[in-house]
Amino acid sequence: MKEIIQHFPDLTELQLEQFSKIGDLYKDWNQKINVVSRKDIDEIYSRHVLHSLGIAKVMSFKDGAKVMDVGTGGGFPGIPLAILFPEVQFHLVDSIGKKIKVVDEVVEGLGLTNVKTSHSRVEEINDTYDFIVSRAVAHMETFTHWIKGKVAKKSNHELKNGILYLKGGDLSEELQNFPKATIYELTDFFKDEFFDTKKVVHLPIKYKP
Ligand SMILES: C[S@@+](CC[C@H](N)C(=O)[O-])C[C@H]1O[C@@H](n2cnc3c(N)ncnc32)[C@H](O)[C@@H]1O
Repeated sequence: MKEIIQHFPDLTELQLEQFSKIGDLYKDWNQKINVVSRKDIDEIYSRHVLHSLGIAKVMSFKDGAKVMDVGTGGGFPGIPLAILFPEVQFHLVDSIGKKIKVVDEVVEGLGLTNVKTSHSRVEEINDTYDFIVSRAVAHMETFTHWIKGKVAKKSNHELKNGILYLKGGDLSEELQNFPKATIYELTDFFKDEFFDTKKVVHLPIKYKP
């Protein structure tokens, strides 16, 4: 929590309250339905909340933007980003119903009004977004195939709309067919040694494979 305040000093009272509540909400729900590994639940702020917010260090979503979180699992990175950007509409999608149930409960517990959820494979979603965010779901080739046609070609973010994906390791092979991808390092922002996933890959939609 301390690090969230340090990195995002302009949080409102409501946002501070939501961020401070999120840890207990997940701890409660995780006892009933396991969506975050037992090892990680004690590190929920650094390994999940702060880590998710790394995307905001790369892209500040404008008010009114539409963002889909693909394979959100228990709500990451979507829920922390929805707290940080209350005027942005988030759609959190996962193919596993019990995970979406926890996401719904956490969204309700936090009083978030800018989040909708779908228990669905992303391939079945028929809508367009300014941005698609994700963490730890699929190889970039598979991922871009799944979300084809789902990023709006025009948006108020001009050429920046596209994919923002939290990834780690050596990405040279995975991204060899994506020359327009930019990799942003989160090493200064996110110091937890546990995580290798310290890169945000930004892939603008104008890219043509
Ligand atoms: C390793 S988990 C990551 C969850 C979350 N993004 C996180 O970082 O904590 C991958 C998630 O992607 C979901 N998933 C995999 N393929 C999917 C698809 N085609 N459409 C929607 N969700 C999918 C799985 O159900 C699972 O919850």
